[in-house]
Amino acid sequence: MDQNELKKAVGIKSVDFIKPQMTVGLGTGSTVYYMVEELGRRVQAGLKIQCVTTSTRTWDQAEKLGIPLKKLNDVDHIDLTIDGADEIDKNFQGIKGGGGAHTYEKTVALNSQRNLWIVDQSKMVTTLGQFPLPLEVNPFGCQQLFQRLEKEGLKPAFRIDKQGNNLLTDMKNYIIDLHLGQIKHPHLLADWLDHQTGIIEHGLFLDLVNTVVVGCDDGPKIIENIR
Ligand SMILES: O=C(CO)[C@H](O)[C@H](O)COP(=O)(O)O
Repeated sequence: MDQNELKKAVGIKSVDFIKPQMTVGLGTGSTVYYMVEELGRRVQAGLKIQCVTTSTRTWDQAEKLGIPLKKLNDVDHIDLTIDGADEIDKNFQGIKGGGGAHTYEKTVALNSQRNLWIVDQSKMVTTLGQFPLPLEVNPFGCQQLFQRLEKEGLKPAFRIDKQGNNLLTDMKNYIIDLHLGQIKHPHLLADWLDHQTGIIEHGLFLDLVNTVVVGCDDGPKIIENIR
């Protein structure tokens, strides 16, 4: 199976975790796309749920499919959030933000009772960091922040759109990607990044995921993170 077929298989499989009357967080990305398409089919067939989304992209897709949507501020809990990921290590720590949506994704994840990630097998790694670590940054003072990151040896690069401009997030911020190669101590790095003024959110998602559905050639595998 190619990567897209693996993404589609886990996207569809993950919808089995959604039960009637749940409030569900919908992530962002090409794997989540397939999950939302399947959820749309089930809602049209009578499944009663409500959802919050983590990006305008997902909101627009879900709205077209007739999935009932709420703003995050208008729900009192989220039962389950289903999202993609860019890397997951053997300790279930992850990198997200390849789609630049990680600030909203982390906000929704932190407010969810359960988090389920859907990934193809290429995302399962021994050590995080091969995938560039995304930072959502405030445009105000971003050059100074960039220099500070460079000085720390974190190999930053602004993420650029097809027109050659700084990519803008849903919140109209910029993304800086850190090309680290490997992240030996994710918690230490997360702690340092959490304390840098100008960084709105980083893409390290630590101690957050409960269940991973991995797309493998012989079918989706469900892995529980027993914490
Ligand atoms: O974090 C994300 C978006 O900010 C995505 O979930 C992550 O990039 C995975 O995307 P895809 O399913 O397209 O591979």
